[in-house]
Amino acid sequence: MDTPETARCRLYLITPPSIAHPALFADELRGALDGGDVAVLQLRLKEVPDDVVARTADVLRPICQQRGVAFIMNDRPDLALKLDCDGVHVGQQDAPYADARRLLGPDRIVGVTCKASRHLAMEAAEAGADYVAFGAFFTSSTKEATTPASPDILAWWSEIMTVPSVAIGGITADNCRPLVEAGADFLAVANGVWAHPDGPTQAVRRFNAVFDACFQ
Ligand SMILES: Cc1ncc(COP(=O)(O)OP(=O)(O)O)c(N)n1
Ligand SMILES: Cc1nc(C(=O)O)sc1CCOP(=O)(O)O
Ligand SMILES: [Mg+2]
Repeated sequence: MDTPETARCRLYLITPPSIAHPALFADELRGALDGGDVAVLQLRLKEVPDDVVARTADVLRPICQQRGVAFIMNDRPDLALKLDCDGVHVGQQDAPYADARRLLGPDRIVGVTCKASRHLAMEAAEAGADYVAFGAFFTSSTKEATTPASPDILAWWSEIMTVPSVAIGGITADNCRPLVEAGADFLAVANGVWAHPDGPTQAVRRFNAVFDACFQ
């Protein structure tokens, strides 16, 4: 997840909160990846038994890995290891960063939620996190309880740090430009891709058109 200072912003997809039929969602995912550059897919299934997460991961992980898209588990470093994911995302209520790193070793990705906190982000980066996630930048229909964040934190971070930033929360192809211009390295998006009125392929295409416009 290393990104030079002037790197083009990239998409970090988050799965919908529930996936009833992994094989059907796999088609949606293939469609999204057909739309253009995607760096990451995070499997985020809350309140779901481990065996369901495992079955879903076993369908989605190969699709991602065959296309060079990192497959990241949400919340659970133990499952990330067991299911051979490329990494894990941990929040402030999840396993501490140090525990996740100890379990996953130096080569897998560990990302950390920092909400709108410069302090949490500095702590995570100094501890060795592969990226820090800031948000929520907009109202999210995926997650109710969020902390409002302003693009200023992305600009501040990109000025002083090289650890990549991920912006999250209610992001769409229509509202994302200020985050890209502020220096976000990745945009994490769920609803803005899976529920796009023209479908996931078009959504990914439109995000990438904004990234191209900002980085030429
Ligand atoms: C890339 C990214 N950023 C932030 C989050 C939120 O993590 P967390 O605060 O642990 O909330 P839940 O996702 O567990 O509801 C994330 N998942 N991914
Ligand atoms: C998982 C998550 N975490 C957030 C935070 O602010 O930490 S917002 C969020 C939901 C992201 O989905 P959508 O793109 O549909 O808003
Ligand atoms: Mg979490």
